[in-house]
Amino acid sequence: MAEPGSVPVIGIIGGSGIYEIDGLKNAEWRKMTSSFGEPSDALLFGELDGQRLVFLPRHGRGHKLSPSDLNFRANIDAMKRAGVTEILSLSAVGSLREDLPPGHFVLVDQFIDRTFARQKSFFGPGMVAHVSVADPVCGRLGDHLAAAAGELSLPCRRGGTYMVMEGPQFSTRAESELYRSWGCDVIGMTNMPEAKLAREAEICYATVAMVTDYDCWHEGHDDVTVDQVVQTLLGNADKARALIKQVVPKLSGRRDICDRGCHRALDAAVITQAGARDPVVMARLDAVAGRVLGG
Ligand SMILES: CSC[C@H]1O[C@H](OP(=O)(O)O)[C@H](O)[C@@H]1O
Ligand SMILES: Nc1ncnc2[nH]cnc12
Repeated sequence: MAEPGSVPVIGIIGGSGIYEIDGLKNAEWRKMTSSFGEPSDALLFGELDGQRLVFLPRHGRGHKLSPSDLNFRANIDAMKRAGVTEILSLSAVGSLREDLPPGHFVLVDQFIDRTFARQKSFFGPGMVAHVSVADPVCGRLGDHLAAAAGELSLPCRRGGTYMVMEGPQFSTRAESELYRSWGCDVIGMTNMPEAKLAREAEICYATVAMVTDYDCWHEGHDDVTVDQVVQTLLGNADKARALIKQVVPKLSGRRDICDRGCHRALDAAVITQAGARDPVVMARLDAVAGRVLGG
């Protein structure tokens, strides 16, 4: 595990259609253990332009895991144990707006979490903590991603709200219209609790949401299907790889902790008093919260 103030180690979580990253130097898949169970797959360690990178295919290679079956806690805990200090999440999403057509990228800055069948916190009985997720995405990573996307002239919008549904079925038309009426911009099934857990683990987190379809609300387009998502993703995945290559040198320069507070998210979060803490629960939190709990 690296101290958060030390040099960056960039974690990339690849979503649907992105199951590996090519062009890494000294690339090696390593199975990681986590005190929260099994991560989705082994982690791919490597270097890009001298920068350490750790890649995890969110659904496992071959796309074996559905969103509700993902062990989000193990994934983030394994990344923390691998020394990751910032996470870039690459995700396929449906569009809830006419002006976000398939092929566009959105650097989302807000989420509405409507998931209900997932473990959402590393903390719990014997060790209670409440972190702020008012700004769930690291604005510093967002700045760098926006700059990189601009340099590549990618169709990319800065800011937007990602509606996180449980799935695995896509939405009904009424649900899709409801989320549109709430002002949501894109919809997917995976970024929560991932973003909340990254915050608890004091890892910067940002999402590149890649639009693959118009969900089912758009009268001029067919209702979303997996075939349609995969077809669009083949194009999006190349753009995503280019974006990663462009942004990595910008992230490599950090020599201090994140100026947006991500690396100190637990400073004012733990409420359980020292004498009331469960030592077994504390032991599980050695990677995620060792900085504030000691040990
Ligand atoms: C294959 S379409 C539905 C699937 O794609 C998205 O996953 P990810 O964010 O990992 O790219 C969506 O959330 C669903 O899990
Ligand atoms: N329309 C959609 N709804 C939920 N998740 C998605 N992932 C890609 N497209 C999606």
